[in-house]
Amino acid sequence: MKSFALSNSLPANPAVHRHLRPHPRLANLQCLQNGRAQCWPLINHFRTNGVLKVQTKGGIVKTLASIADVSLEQEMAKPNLPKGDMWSVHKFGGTCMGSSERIQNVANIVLRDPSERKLIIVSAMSKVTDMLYNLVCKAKSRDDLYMSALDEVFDKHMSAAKQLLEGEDLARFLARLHADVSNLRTMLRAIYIAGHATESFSDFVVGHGELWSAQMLSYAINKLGQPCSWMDTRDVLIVNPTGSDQVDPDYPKSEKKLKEWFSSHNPAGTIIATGFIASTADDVPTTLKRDGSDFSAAILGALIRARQVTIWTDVDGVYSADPRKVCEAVILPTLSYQEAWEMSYFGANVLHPRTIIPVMRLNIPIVIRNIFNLSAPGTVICEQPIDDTADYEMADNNSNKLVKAFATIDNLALVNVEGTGMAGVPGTASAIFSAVKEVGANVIMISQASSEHSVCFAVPEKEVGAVSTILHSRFRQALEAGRLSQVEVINNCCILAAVGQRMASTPGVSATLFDALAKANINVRAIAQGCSEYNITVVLKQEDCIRALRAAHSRFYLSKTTLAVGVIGPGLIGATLLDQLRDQAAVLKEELNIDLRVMGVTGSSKMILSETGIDLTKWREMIKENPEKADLDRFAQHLQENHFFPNKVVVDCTADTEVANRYYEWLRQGIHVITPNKKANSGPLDRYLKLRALQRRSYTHYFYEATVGAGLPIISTLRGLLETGDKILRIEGIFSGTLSYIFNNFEGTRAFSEVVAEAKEAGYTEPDPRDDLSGTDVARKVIILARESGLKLELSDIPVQSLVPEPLSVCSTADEFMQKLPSFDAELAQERNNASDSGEVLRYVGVVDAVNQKGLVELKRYKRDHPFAQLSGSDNIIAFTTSRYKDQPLIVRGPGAGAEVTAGGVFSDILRLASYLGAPS
Ligand SMILES: NC(=O)C1=CN([C@@H]2O[C@H](COP(=O)(O)OP(=O)(O)OC[C@H]3O[C@@H](n4cnc5c(N)ncnc54)[C@H](O)[C@@H]3O)[C@@H](O)[C@H]2O)C=CC1
Ligand SMILES: N[C@@H](CC=O)C(=O)O
Ligand code: NA
Repeated sequence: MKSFALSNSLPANPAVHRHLRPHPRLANLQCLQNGRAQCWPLINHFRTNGVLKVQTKGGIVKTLASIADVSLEQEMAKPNLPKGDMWSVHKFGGTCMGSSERIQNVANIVLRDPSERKLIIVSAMSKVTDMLYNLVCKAKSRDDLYMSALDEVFDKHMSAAKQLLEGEDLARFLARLHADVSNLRTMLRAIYIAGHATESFSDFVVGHGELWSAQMLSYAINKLGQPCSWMDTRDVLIVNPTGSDQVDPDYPKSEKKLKEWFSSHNPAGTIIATGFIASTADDVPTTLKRDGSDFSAAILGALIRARQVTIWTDVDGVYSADPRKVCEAVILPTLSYQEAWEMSYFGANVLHPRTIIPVMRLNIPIVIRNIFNLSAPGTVICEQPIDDTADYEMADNNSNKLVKAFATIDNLALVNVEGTGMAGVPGTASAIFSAVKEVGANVIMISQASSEHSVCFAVPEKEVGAVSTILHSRFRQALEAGRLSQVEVINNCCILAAVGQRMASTPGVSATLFDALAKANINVRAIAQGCSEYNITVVLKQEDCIRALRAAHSRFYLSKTTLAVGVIGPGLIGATLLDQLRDQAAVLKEELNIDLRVMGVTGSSKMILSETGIDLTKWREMIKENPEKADLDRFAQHLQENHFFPNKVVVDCTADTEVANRYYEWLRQGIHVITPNKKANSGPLDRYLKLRALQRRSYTHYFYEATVGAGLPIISTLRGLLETGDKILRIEGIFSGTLSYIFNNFEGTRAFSEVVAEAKEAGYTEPDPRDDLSGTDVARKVIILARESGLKLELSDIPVQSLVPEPLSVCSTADEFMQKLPSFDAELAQERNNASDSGEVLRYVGVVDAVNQKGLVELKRYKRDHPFAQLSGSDNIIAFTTSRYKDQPLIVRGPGAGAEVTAGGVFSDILRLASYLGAPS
């Protein structure tokens, strides 16, 4: 049997060690350079003149000249460890050791590690530690059932051993198990009689789980042909209790004990050590308390100067956010010790901070890996460069994000102590927090503005009652005298924290975070950031928690910019839009990182809703075959309540005033609105002004490009002129696709009514074509542009020349109107002929006269060579005469109606919104 003794001076870290983990796109090179552990993502490596260079995603080449012989190869799905002198440490928790099959699996994993020296730390089989604590409790409370409970513990280990081991090994293990259980029975009997157990009695009992699991694993590995010894860490690890149910390792004493153990035991190259248990300086058995086995692994890893410590668990690594709350959360390939520290505070599945300290001091990387998914490379926790700009430039994967991860803490309350008497009075903060300490409340975050008029802090909601009571009593005098104005409690709060070492000294990170929260309409109650800058903490309302987490997570590109879309009015434009969204969704996701999900479609009688997004290849059948009754309140509530999608937009594709009247409320609730419906912007002026004012002061967007000229850039052109300081003098044009089509095609060969029917058929008209022929639709567009230009006009201020024959204005339906229209063809034919006789054409135009603050809509004659006479199809033409475009107007021309172009205009507003919300543009 080959054995190793620790030399008198424990080996120092070698100049180089490496760990090259496979990754779908990148691998990470980790090594010690100039005494610091470094971690680089790389896509390539090559050698020139013996100098190793690594190439990163951004094309940057880094020379690792000071690195000795580093050979790189990529191996999938198996720990990639070098042969050599270095110890590799693994820790397997209770779940990994849950049954004989699992212990066998652990043995196989240990065997696959090619390191010559391996130290394996194990927990007890799952649930055993609890069973043992329970024994002590039962014995203490003189419950006779402790005996049968002990039998259960015995049976569990005996049956696992019988399945796992055989022959002499099995006999030896069972003999030890019998002896231990018999000792435990005697000890528990003593506890039963005394009705009391000291802490060391209890620690002695509960430590047996590890003793048994370590021995079983050791025998199992021996059985596989690898020489293996086991270590009772109570012989080696010496710890001193601290005040708060924790222990501090005594490194010098432990190191001495470890050396003695090596010389007396002469162990094999693989050693299985018990996690969790240790001894006090007086040789009394004790435990390392919570997360004890991880701590054991870290302490032992540090004592033997391990190459790496691998913690095996049941998750693929550390996620960028709780994957139950953020489905796009990703596994982080690397974390710095400090980041891991921050994350673990927030309950992420990371190591307890104290577990990190022993290895952190020696720059020993910790790898978190999933025992149930060996193909997952896991998360490496190691020291990483903080402000190495070259590394920053090559940052193209999540490992180098400014913000690595997000975490939340639920069910908190904020306490706000406020008053003018606090400013400049030393000792106020001390008095507040002494009182809080007295009631044993845990302060989770503190914030005080430099005006010193208030101190606010967060505590668990269940502790806030006691805190409030003691503060009121402690500060009664100050409150009565008015030096303090209040001690306020704000319940229902939560914390969202952004964690990332690269946030430090990088401007704009907090701005991006707060921008994402503002855009998701989330109010921030309090903020804290320490000067280490590893963590920005914001306090929010509990109900906003998941939405905020999602918004922040996607804003930092950890996931797509998600937008929940609700489409109202799946008529011509609405249906065309849904088809365009269907066809473009994959490209948007792939190329622009935008994830559009249609969460609901509603018509006037039926609607369909989805929690995760409607399959847009099937929406027509779904709304036909399996609809719910349309209900706009429920529809909006469905969008609003879906916390998985922080950003929501209603797309109104109706021509309905009732729907338009709801925009204000939706915007107020943080739901963005996009529409081709002209009713809101051409409705009553006061309502319009209120809507625009709300939109301007909130972070919620209201886009309506398609209301004028369909997909043509009319509103955006006008905005661009106004925002850059140009002055609008006049806007004149053919604003109606329908009327443009009609007069472009009404050339004496066909009846007027026939051409109107064609325009309707082509999808140019309003749902009721009388809205076009009456000039109302054009008047609405004139009003929209006039108001956009700053004119305060009502629709009734615009004189309109109607083309609807007076007797037909009373028709009850659009169909009746279309049927009766032919009997009035003669009137317009006459007018057309008169114009034609004088070399002119008829054109239906709208005018915004900004100089005289008025507008008008009329049928006018134009010479055949006038630009307005040159149009075809449903072309709109809009001429902007401005201070800058005075001699020659700026002209926008093109198809101004029709399903594809209008839906395209609406779609483009949706993408504009996504880009405002943070998608790349
Ligand atoms: N057709 C075009 O070329 C252009 C149209 N627009 C505007 O687009 C909007 C839609 O036009 P189209 O699709 O042509 O009309 P459409 O009549 O084909 O579609 C409107 C849809 O809205 C539904 N609807 C009506 N009231 C509703 C309510 N309260 N709740 C839910 N659904 C309701 C209708 O059932 C219908 O399915 C109109 O506001 C129109 O002015 C704007 C620019 C160009
Ligand atoms: N019916 C309208 C459609 C666009 O608003 C038109 O004909 O222009
Ligand atoms: Na437009």
